[in-house]
Amino acid sequence: MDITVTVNKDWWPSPAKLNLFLHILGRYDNGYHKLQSLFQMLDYGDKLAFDINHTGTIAMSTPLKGVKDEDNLIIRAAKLLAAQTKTKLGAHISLEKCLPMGGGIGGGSSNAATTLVALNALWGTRLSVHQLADIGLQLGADVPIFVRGETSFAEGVGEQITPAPQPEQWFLVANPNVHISTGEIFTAQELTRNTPSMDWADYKFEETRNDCQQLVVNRYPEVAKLLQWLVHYAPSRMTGTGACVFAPFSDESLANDVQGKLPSSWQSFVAKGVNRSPLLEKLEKYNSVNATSDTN
Ligand SMILES: C[C@@](CO)(OP(=O)(O)O)[C@H](O)COP(=O)(O)OP(=O)(O)OC[C@H]1O[C@@H](n2ccc(N)nc2=O)[C@H](O)[C@@H]1O
Ligand SMILES: Nc1ncnc2c1ncn2[C@@H]1O[C@H](COP(=O)(O)OP(=O)(O)O)[C@@H](O)[C@H]1O
Repeated sequence: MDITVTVNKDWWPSPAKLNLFLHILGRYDNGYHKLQSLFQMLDYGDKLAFDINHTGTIAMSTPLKGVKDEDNLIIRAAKLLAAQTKTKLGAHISLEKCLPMGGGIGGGSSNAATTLVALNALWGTRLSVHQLADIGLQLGADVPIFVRGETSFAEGVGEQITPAPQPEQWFLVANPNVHISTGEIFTAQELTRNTPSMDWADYKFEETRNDCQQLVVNRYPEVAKLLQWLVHYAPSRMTGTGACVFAPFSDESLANDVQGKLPSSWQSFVAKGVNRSPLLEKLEKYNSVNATSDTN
């Protein structure tokens, strides 16, 4: 019999990211690409809650449409953490999904990272951030950056991370309603793979680009249309390997104004760029409450 012993309806944030730029420098022997990118954390995303049990069962309480539980990065992350730590505890996991899937805003990777960080705290398995990031890398190139939770420059396949605090900005993020697989873009023959390595100190948004954008624009007319619309209002760019596009604004109300004009066929959100992800804030709060109750 599966008895849930701890009911924890606390929501743990699972934020989105934007790649403010994405340069492809080359390709490794294993087929993965050598990148340079700036990962901007947002204050907007999905939410996860964990009901801990003593039977070791790991399952979704809210299955994700179109993704089998065994393929869900949340379940895969929880199982890897359980195997590595040999914990006898399990979890029933609820997901409130609002990030579009396959949008280049990292929803799946972020869900995996939130699962690793939250369960490490709730199970009391005490792995270091470094160990959690290593587990995360087995699930996807972007998971370590979400585990660390800081706006950062990334290189290698995305696992070499240097925190890079950015001035406060607001972003309008719009979804052209197409799903683009990362694998499709990285296997395309015509993808540019020869951008020279850049010194982080020289970073300027307008001197960078997304090397996947031209290819995606050629293959997906909806992305081209959305970019053409948005660029009238602000410098606009695609994130990751697509499909979402974004425009930065110095002020929330400016972003809201442009969002108000966006044709309703395109879904969108306005989010604040943050240097520390809401997941880190939540973990800090959880740890401080627990440290207090430990001493009581
Ligand atoms: C390029 C980025 C930028 O954020 O694109 P988005 O996925 O966000 O759009 C990511 O690093 C993607 O990371 P992630 O989505 O976790 O990729 P993975 O699951 O590790 O890999 C998916 C597929 O993309 C290719 N891949 C991924 C990362 C990389 N540096 N080089 C690659 O060639 C591989 O062929 C792999 O089979
Ligand atoms: N928890 C999850 N959330 C979103 N996608 C997931 C999840 N688990 C597995 N996936 C799979 O990962 C794919 C990429 O999802 P996502 O991370 O949202 O896109 P991207 O990497 O483009 O930002 C999805 O199409 C889906 O098949």
